Amino acid sequence: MARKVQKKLVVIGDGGCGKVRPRPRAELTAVFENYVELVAVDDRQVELSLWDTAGQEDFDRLRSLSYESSNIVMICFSVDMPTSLENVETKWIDEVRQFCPGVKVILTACKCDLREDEQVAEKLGQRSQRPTSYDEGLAVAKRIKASRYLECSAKENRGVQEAIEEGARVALGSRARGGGGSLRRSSRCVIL
Ligand SMILES: Nc1nc2c(ncn2[C@@H]2O[C@H](COP(=O)(O)OP(=O)(O)OP(=O)(O)O)[C@@H](O)[C@H]2O)c(=O)[nH]1
Repeated sequence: MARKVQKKLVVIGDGGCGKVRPRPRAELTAVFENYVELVAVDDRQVELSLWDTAGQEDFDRLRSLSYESSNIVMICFSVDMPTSLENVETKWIDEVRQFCPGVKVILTACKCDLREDEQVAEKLGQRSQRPTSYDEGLAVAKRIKASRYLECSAKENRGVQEAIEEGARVALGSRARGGGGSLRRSSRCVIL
């Protein structure tokens, strides 16, 4: 039987962008908590420790503690909150580089079901905005040199398990940091 490998994935992003919901057994209220998911990657077993963090600025100092010994960081944004994608480049990637330089990053678009939501379109339209598109997310992923660009909808249960599996896959190829190419399109997962 394959030996288990332990890896740590930290999930960050703006408050309310949908970071908690992608967790299959999520009923969370704490600043950050973690749980372990056993993920099979090829012939290996990864014990992936997922750390959820709070996106609000009030928790900036506390959140910095969760980066310790992380193998992979997933930055989330929500397609109905264009500023949450802007903040990926103006806040989140800088924080990652500060607290765990060199760690691999996955960019994940959350709440993708809301691209089709009329109320969301109307609300954003009033501010001359529109839901973030796939190409806009992908362009940011390339600029921040993310290892993957993923899209998911926890509401429709689309891409959630894939996000966890890709996290494990990328973590397997990376050493612990903090305290320490080619383009393939397969559904909504792009390897950068
Ligand atoms: N339509 C839709 N709503 C979602 C989805 N995922 C989460 N939500 C809703 O978005 C809101 C915020 O989700 P959370 O997962 O709590 O957001 P968060 O990023 O963890 O927020 P913080 O803990 O404040 O950092 C909740 O009301 C969820 O029900 C989704 O895929 N689609």
